[in-house]
Amino acid sequence: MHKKKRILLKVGSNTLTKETDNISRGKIEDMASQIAKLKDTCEFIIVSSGAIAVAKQFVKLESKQEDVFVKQALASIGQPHLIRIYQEIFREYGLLSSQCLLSYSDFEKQESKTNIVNTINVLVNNNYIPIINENDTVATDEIKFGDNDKLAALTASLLNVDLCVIATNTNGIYTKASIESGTPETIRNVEDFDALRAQVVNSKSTHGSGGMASKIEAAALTKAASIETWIVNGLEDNFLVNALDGKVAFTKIK
Ligand SMILES: Nc1ncnc2c1ncn2[C@@H]1O[C@H](COP(=O)(O)OP(=O)(O)O)[C@@H](O)[C@H]1O
Ligand SMILES: N[C@@H](CCC(=O)OP(=O)(O)O)C(=O)O
Repeated sequence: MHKKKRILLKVGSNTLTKETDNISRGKIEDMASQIAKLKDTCEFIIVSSGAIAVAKQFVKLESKQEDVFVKQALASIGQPHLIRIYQEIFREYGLLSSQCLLSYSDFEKQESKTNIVNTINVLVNNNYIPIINENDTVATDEIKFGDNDKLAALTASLLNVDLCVIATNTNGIYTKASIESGTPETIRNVEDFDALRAQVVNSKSTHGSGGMASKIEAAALTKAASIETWIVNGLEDNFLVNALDGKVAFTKIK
C-alpha cells in the first residue's frame, strides 16, 4: 500500500501537441497545474511520448534508410528537448521531474524489473515525478505499434499503481454504433471487457499510431494486474481533476 494514491498518467503526442505540429507548452502547464493541485493526496508517474513530435519542430532528417530508423534518430534528437520543456514548466509549478527510458524487454528480465522498481520508488518517495518514454534507440515496438500504451500498462503493473490514466483525444471509448451515427457516446463503465474490442473503429488521430485498440490491449494488461484504467480526453483543460471529480465523461475499466 502506498501512502498516497499512486497514479500512472500516459500522455501521447496528440495530447501534447493538442493535435497540431508543435508541442503545446499550455498542455504541459495544464498537466503541471493539476499535479500541483493533487500532490498532497496523489503521487505521479508519467509515461510521455512526444520525442519525435518535438524533433520534427526543429529538424528534417535526410536518409535513404527505413522510416523507422529516421524515427529512432528523431526520437534521440527530440527526447532531451521534451524533458527540458517538462522540467522548465514543472519547476514553475514547484514540481521536480526526472527521465527514465525503458523498453518492453526490460520487463522480461527479473534484474531489470527490480532495478526499475527500486529506482522509481526512490524518485517518487523523494517527490520526483519520473517521466518515462520508450528507449527508442534500442527498441521500436511503440514507434511501430503502440502509442506507448503497452509501455504504460507494463509500468503500471510493475509499479503496482492504484490507477492508470490514459489521456487521448476522445471522451474515452465510444460505442461503435454511436460513432457511425455521428453522435459519439462514451461507454462509461465497462461491463463486458471482451465485447469492448468490437467497438473499435478503424481510425486514428493525426499523430496516433495505436488507435483505440492498443489502449484496450493495455487495459487488458492492467486489468489482469487488478489495476483500474481510465481513458480520458487529454485535450480538455483540467482533464484529470475533472475525471477524478466525476465532472466529465470518460471510460472506466475495472
Ligand atoms: N470506439 C472508439 N471510441 C473512440 N475512439 C476510437 C474508437 N475506435 C477507434 N477510435 C480512434 O482511436 C483514436 C485514439 O487513438 P490514437 O489515435 O492512437 O490516439 P493517441 O495518440 O492519443 O494514443 C481516436 O481519435 C479515434 O479515431
Ligand atoms: N517514443 C516515441 C513514439 C511513441 C509513440 O508512438 O507514441 P505517440 O507519439 O503517442 O504516437 C516518441 O516519444 O515520440
